[in-house]
Amino acid sequence: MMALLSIRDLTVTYRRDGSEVAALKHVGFDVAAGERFAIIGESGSGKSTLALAIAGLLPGSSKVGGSIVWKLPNLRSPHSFAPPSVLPDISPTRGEIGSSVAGTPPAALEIGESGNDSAISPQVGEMSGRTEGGATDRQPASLRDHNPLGGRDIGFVFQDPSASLDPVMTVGKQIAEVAYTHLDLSWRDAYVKASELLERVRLPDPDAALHAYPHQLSGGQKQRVAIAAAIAAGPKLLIADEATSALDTIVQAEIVALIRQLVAEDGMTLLFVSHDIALAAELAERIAVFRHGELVELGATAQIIASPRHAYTRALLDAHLGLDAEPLLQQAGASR
Ligand SMILES: Nc1ncnc2c1ncn2[C@@H]1O[C@H](COP(=O)(O)OP(=O)(O)OP(=O)(O)O)[C@@H](O)[C@H]1O
Ligand code: NI
Repeated sequence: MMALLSIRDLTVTYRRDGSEVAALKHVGFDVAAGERFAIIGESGSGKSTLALAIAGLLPGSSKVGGSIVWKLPNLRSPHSFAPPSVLPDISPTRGEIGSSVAGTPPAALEIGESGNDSAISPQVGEMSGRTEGGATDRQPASLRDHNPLGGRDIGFVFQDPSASLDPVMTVGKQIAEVAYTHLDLSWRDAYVKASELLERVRLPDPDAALHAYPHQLSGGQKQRVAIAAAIAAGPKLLIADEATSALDTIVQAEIVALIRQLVAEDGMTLLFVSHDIALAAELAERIAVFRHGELVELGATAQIIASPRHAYTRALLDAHLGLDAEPLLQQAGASR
């Protein structure tokens, strides 16, 4: 298993109303290049915090310890990423960077055999992109030199596409902008790319969709657009944080199938964040179970489903018993 990234002793603490909330506690695991990896757990277990830490998007008010080490031979930049449609509203300090907000720096900077690992602080900070309000948000000029921007190496899809897409910009432009910014394409070529992407995410009429505004699309279609923007610059890693949770069951299944297909076609690594163990089992080869900020169990999907070692995983599975335990167990058998 060739690791894409290694997380060691990752601890994230938020400060809120003068007190501290430990959102992640001494978390460690590797994500293999090209695998489909799910992060599950109930609300508040730290899933999104982990996803944001990996993407370098934690708010400046958080304190981070431990390390996230990327092991890509030719990573363009560990934190060059972020399609325009996809930045969460993280904090008033977004855009800031540096030791004043970084809290504890990475405890360890590993050097792998290849010698070109890039060890990064999980807090490297802000990228170009759009906030959830839809406004374009740029990194301060002073940071650009040190912290290469991109939409390139990590694509991020959030739960609510309405909040991340710009309501007054055409769908085509939102996708084209990623390609224009990160792939050095002309606008003309970027629009060609956007049109291809709309076809790849199977919007009914890609050419019409190019000129559509988000409000003219359904929830599922908007999420397809957000996915198109997320993969527009050809990221190595696609992070989907509850990307299907707001959709009804049928659309959810379609989007899961789409993500699976795109990840396979582009050879991306997938980090699929979900509170739904059945959905995670459908898509992922390995599942990491989080509870109260701790990694309680990590294993192959079949093992997690068929013989969970931790009582909490058992409880998550039991919540599905009577509903869809049968298909879940069949899946476990099939993916063995
Ligand atoms: N910006 C923040 N400031 C303060 N506390 C936060 C912040 N973001 C998350 N938290 C807290 O950190 C903990 C973990 O939150 P996180 O969003 O990572 O969990 P989650 O597993 O993604 O939950 P959900 O399934 O509801 O999205 C929770 O207690 C949450 O209240
Ligand atoms: Ni979350």
